[in-house]
Amino acid sequence: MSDNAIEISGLRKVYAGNGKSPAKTALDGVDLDVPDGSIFGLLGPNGAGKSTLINILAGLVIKTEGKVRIWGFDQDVNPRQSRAAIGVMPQELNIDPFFTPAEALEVQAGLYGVPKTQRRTAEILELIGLSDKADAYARTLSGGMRRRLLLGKALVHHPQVLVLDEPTAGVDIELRQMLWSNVRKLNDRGMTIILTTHYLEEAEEMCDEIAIIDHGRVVARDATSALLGRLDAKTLLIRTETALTGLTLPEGVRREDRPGGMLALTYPRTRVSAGAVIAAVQEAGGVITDIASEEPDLEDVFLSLTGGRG
Ligand SMILES: Nc1ncnc2c1ncn2[C@@H]1O[C@H](COP(=O)(O)OP(=O)(O)OP(=O)(O)O)[C@@H](O)[C@H]1O
Repeated sequence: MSDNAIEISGLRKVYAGNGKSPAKTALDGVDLDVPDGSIFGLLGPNGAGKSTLINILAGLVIKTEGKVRIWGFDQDVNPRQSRAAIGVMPQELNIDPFFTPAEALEVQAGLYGVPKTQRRTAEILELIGLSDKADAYARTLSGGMRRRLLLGKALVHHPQVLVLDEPTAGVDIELRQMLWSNVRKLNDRGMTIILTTHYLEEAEEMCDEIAIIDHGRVVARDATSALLGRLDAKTLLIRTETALTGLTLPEGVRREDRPGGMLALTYPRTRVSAGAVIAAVQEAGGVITDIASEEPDLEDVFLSLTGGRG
């Protein structure tokens, strides 16, 4: 296998139209590699094509065109192996209400043909924090517990790649932290993780690499830090002893007076140095009492690439 857990090339998906609605191109030529062992973020505005992409990986939606390799297995040539290499935690909380968590995991393992001796039901229940609910009916589980059970179900066949579709949408902070610590644990053990999220902060914190999808195309794909580094703007927040009046700034620097007497000076870091900005303040007689800097965040990148939709 190459160093990529997933390799996608020329992927297109056109949903057929019907009498009322025309055909819809959801993916329009996607090329994407996901490095083995990474936590990879898939971001994009609503309707960008993320779910379609994930569902194709999961074998739930049939692609129109293109190649998909999962863990080295071509989906068209080795459909069984490529499906066995991936586990998906879906968005919807659809869980059979009549199974207990232990039964649900056993049934799922059976569906994937995992022999009884290789099942790790107790270990998975422990990981997702449901050991004490192993024999409770699913309909008695809280929303958070159901979500954890969905994560458990995605793991029964020991996949090399785990896909999480909006795993923390609408969940409370405690559950979110638990999910993320599980994800980190699994990643530490070598599992490749792909996640979609609407929480840019979360993507920034969790993901090594990120692809941004818009209108069915990949509009950016890079290491998270490189993606953030693409934005040229940087801001210095400066407080001076007295308000500055005659401040002459280097070309390209924008001044904004923030509440509380803070001066925000935004400059293009490839053309202007922080030193030059500070020097301008001092030349205007400003005695600096406090200084901080503001980096662009993923939201800025996202907005600049997708034009603010979503
Ligand atoms: N079964 C379907 N039939 C027809 N069109 C569909 C179908 N599923 C999705 N689409 C359309 O394909 C496009 C991509 O949808 P998709 O659900 O993949 O986007 P998404 O990025 O996951 O959005 P969201 O974040 O809202 O889930 C949308 O325009 C959507 O309306």
